[in-house]
Amino acid sequence: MQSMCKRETEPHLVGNPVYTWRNILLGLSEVHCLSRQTTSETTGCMFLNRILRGVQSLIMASKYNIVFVLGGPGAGKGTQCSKIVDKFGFIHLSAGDLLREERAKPGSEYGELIENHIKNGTIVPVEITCSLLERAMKDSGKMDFLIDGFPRNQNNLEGWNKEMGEKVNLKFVLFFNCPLEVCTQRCLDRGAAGSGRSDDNLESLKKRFDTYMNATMPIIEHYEEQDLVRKIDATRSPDEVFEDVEKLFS
Ligand SMILES: Nc1ncnc2c1ncn2[C@@H]1O[C@H](COP(=O)(O)OP(=O)(O)OP(=O)(O)O)[C@@H](O)[C@H]1O
Ligand SMILES: Nc1ccn([C@H]2C[C@H](O)[C@@H](COP(=O)(O)O)O2)c(=O)n1
Repeated sequence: MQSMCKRETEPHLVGNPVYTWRNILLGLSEVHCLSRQTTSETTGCMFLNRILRGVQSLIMASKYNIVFVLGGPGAGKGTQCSKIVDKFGFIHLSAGDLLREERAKPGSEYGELIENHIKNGTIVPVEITCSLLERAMKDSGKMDFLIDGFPRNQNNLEGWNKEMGEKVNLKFVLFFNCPLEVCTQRCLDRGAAGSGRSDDNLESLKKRFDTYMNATMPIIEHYEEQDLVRKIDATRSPDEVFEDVEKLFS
C-alpha cells in the first residue's frame, strides 16, 4: 500500500497525460491490493472513483482546446486573433485563409469551387473546410486553437460535430458584434488599401452580409442557447476591443 503515499496531487499537473496515467496505474494497483487485503466496499469505491477521474482527465488532456471566433465580415476577427496569439499562444486558424490557400494551389481540385463561393459570399461545403482545418491542427502539433470564421452555417456545424465533435473541447465562442455599416466601411478600406481580396467590394459584401445574417446568426444563437457565446462590442478601437477580449483568456 506504499503507492498511496506516493500519489501526486499537484493541481498544476492535472491534465498532464503522464501524471494522469501514473495516477491511474497507482489507483489500479491499490484496488488490486485492496481486493486481497480488505473487503471494504466504500474504500474500493473511493479508489475506483479516483481511477475514473484520472481517465476523464486523460480524455480531456488528449482533446484539442478550441475557441470559435465569429462576427460579420470586417468585424475585426483576424485583428483580434493575432493579438490573442501574441499574448496567449493560441494557434490561429482562419477558415477563409485556409480556403484561399487551397484555392491558390496549382491544380487544386477545389480551386474553382472555392473561388465561386468566395465571390458569391456563399459557404464552401464543410467536407472541404473541415478537412483543411483538421489537417492544419494536426500539422501544428499544438493543442490550443482559435478557429476563425467557422462554423458559418448549419452544414458547417453538423459536419464539424460529426467529424471533430469528439476530438475537441469547445471552450467558448468569441463573437465580435459590429453593425453592418461599420463592417462594410472596414472591408472597403481594406480593399482600397490593397488587400487583393476578390470579395472586398460592395457587390460581394452585400452577399456576404446576407449569408452572415441568414446562415451564421442562427449558429451564434445555437451556441447562445448553450451559454457558450462571449459577446464583444467590436465597434471600438482594436486596443479597446482587446481589453475586453483578454479578460476571457486570462
Ligand atoms: N477595431 C477596429 N477598428 C477599426 N478598424 C479595424 C478594427 N479591427 C480591424 N480593423 C480593420 O478592419 C479591417 C477588417 O479587419 P479584420 O481583417 O481583422 O476583420 P475580419 O473580421 O477578420 O474580416 P473578414 O471576416 O472579412 O476576414 C482590417 O483592415 C483591419 O485593419
Ligand atoms: N467557414 C467558412 C469560412 C469562409 N468561407 C469562404 C466564404 C467567405 O465569404 C470567404 C471569406 O471568409 P473570411 O476570410 O471573411 O472569414 O471564405 C467559407 O466558405 N466557409
